[in-house]
Amino acid sequence: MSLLEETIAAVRPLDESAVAEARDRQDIMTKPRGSLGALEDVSVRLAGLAGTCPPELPQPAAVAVFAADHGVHAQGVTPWPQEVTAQMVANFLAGGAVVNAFAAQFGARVVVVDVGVAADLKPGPGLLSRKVAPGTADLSQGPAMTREQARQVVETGIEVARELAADGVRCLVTGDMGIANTTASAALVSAFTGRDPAAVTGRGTGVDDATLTRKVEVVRQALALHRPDPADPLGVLASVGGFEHGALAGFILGGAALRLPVVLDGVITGAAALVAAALAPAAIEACVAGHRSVEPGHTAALDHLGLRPLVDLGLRLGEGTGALLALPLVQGAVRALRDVATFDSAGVTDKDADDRG
Ligand SMILES: O=C(O)c1ccc[n+]([C@@H]2O[C@H](COP(=O)([O-])O)[C@@H](O)[C@H]2O)c1
Ligand SMILES: Cc1cc2nc[nH]c2cc1C
Repeated sequence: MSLLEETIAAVRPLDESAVAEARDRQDIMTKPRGSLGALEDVSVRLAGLAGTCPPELPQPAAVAVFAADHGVHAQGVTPWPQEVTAQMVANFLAGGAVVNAFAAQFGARVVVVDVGVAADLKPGPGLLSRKVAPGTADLSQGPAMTREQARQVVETGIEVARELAADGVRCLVTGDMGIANTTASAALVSAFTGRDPAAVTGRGTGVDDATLTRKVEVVRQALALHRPDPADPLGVLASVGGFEHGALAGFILGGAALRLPVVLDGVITGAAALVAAALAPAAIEACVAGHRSVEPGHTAALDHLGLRPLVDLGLRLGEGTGALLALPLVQGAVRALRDVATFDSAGVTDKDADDRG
């Protein structure tokens, strides 16, 4: 069996008894029932994922920033030159980007993975060199990558999840860097959700009205050309995806197979999560949506996946920044489930004690 098939076979639903135990415990903790809102659901999900209540704390965490370039850049879908992808990778490695600041604040390690940056990158600490090709082909003119490359890059993402887990990481955080990747993201979201390109294509780094119009047309043209079949997830990825999307899909599958929580970032990860869900639907049960990005395609992807974002601050940066902001929320949710006293143990009167029997 290939690494991909083996990983898909290892992805299983949440453990129902640990889920029930966590829900029951939330109801006897010294707080009004339901008062931790979405954080109760996060703690229950992580208990079900671990198969035990309480689950281990999701730490240490590592953010994997998957970087790649995009042939569709040639269509004028972004005002930023392609070399910014490689320049920002250098910035991540030097510790100078927002992802580095947030990772330092929240105690996460940063790993940068080159899965398809157009320029040659100097190997160095913190960089995993896993280039599949120097950028995808232009998805509006033909397939972005071959089916073999799609499989290879998904398996690369699985391997990165495995390597981090073997290194003691207990919470995976997704990140991306790739000029023009919001165009490929919109195409993936449209292909998997069936929504119109105009409804899921956004301004990315902040494009003007004329560029947004062109971007929507490029996505529409690509979907008309490829007619991607959502029942063939590797085919969809190969026709309109990016290498970072494929690696992120694999990273999610790899985390789910290892039963490690995966905190998701913005629209690029959201589009990748649609690929992962199409390959193994239960993989989404290992995921927590860290935030909601401004990109309309992100909300479409989250709705399709049934995920509720924890943070909604109007971010549209990528790099893993939105997911990192949610990391202390995820960790706090589990710590509360683990450490908070019960009405009985703390001698606090529970107004509903009689109802529970
Ligand atoms: O995370 C998001 O939702 C997000 C939204 C808009 C832009 N980005 C980042 O901006 C870059 C892509 O933007 P663009 O306009 O070149 O397609 C890429 O490096 C992404 O990480 C990221
Ligand atoms: C400067 C810059 C930083 C980024 N980080 C993620 N995407 C980005 C895009 C640009 C343009």
